[in-house]
Amino acid sequence: MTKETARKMAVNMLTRVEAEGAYANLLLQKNSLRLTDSRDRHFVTLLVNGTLKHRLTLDYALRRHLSKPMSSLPHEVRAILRIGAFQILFLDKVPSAVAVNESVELAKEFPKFTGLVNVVLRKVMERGWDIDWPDLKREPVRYLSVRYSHPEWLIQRWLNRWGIEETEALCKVNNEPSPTWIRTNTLKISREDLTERLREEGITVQLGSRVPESLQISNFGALDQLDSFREGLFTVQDESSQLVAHVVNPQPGQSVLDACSAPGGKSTHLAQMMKNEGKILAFDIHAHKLELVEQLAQKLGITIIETQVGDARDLPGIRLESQDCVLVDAPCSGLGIIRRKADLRWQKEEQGLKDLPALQLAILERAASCVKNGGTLVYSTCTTEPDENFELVKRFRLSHPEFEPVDLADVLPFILEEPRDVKQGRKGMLQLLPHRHGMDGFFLAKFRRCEV
Ligand SMILES: C[S@@+](CC[C@H](N)C(=O)[O-])C[C@H]1O[C@@H](n2cnc3c(N)ncnc32)[C@H](O)[C@@H]1O
Repeated sequence: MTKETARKMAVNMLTRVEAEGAYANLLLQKNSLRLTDSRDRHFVTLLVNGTLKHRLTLDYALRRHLSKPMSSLPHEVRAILRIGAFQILFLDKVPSAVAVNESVELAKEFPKFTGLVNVVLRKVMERGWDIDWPDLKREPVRYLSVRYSHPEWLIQRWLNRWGIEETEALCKVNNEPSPTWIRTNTLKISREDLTERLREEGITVQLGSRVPESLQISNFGALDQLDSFREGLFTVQDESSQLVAHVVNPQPGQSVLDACSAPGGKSTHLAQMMKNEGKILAFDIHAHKLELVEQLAQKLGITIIETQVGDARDLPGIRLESQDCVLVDAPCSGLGIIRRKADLRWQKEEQGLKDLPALQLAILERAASCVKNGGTLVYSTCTTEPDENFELVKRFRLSHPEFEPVDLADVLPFILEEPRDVKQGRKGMLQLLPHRHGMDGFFLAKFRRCEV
């Protein structure tokens, strides 16, 4: 199958995302398999994710040459214009003239708009990155929003907190391609042996420097075609997410509660650290997601995870002060992983963030009640927002003097360098940010129950 068909597939997917609210990752997973050549699969993924990520910047560049608003055009024509502009502005490997011609071909299905697509994309090609941006000093929110394709409400929040320089740095990182991290299944293989196996399978592998099980991989096609993957020698998990089980630091034979466990990335990591000895109770509110936990555990050869459907604000049937370790990997706004999910920035709304802290605190309160004396409690999120992180933990501690901070320097598998992180780490907390730490945005906090 040729690149032209990959482009057509991309237009169809982008149209469905915009018109029906379909999820791009699910569409890609389902449809791109129809492309037999792995280069085409790679290309369609690049087009869909890149166009979604940069949508606001692309529309800004296109609008300059349109006499009517984008919204007046059919969804398909918008998608054709956007993927055309994306190739011209962001892809060095595709000659701009090819991008224009291919887009005009696609537009022939919409004869009324073929001329418009041709004229507009030729102008985008001529102007290139010579775009009249809003003035950074006078209109910083608008500038950062259209320049880096982020919603204005999010830029405003980050600007208030961090100022222009840091906000710009974060936006830039969010637009970079996200590396693929995997976690060695240490129950079956060592990281060194896995590295060798993967290299034999033709994959480029780099050892992670912060987590002892982590590997960064590139140059791979479909993972499920690899024997090493099918044998359960590894699972895909971002590096910052792999830190959580190390911070929990459970020991073989202990009883562990994972209050929000699906799809099981951290539960299965905890089981690896426990050498598959002891018991992990994996809760989640969604039964269908718990099936994923069970499937993953089975694939990795893990037998100590027991799943239970239920609301973590209630944790029905779990006795007070019964667990050695409790993990609350809370439902959150996910704003630390914008780089990883192309359409996440457009799916979130500021209003939707408001109810999260109440839910998170209720889960944390109930989960904390299950920690036995001397046992530990870990709270984590994949967001950048203090209301869900530092502020939430502060609120929890105000009414729970029995929980004392555990210095994170003692449990993290790498050394904290920044004085700010060292100081927070002593208070049992750490905020990782993509532009400061070079990994997904994540928050971690750890406390031990002591006699009061
Ligand atoms: C951040 S995800 C957990 C990811 C998981 N720990 C992992 O590593 O794969 C948050 C999870 O919380 C679940 N959840 C949301 N509200 C919940 C509630 N009230 N009680 C229990 N689980 C809940 C969601 O279904 C989701 O699976």
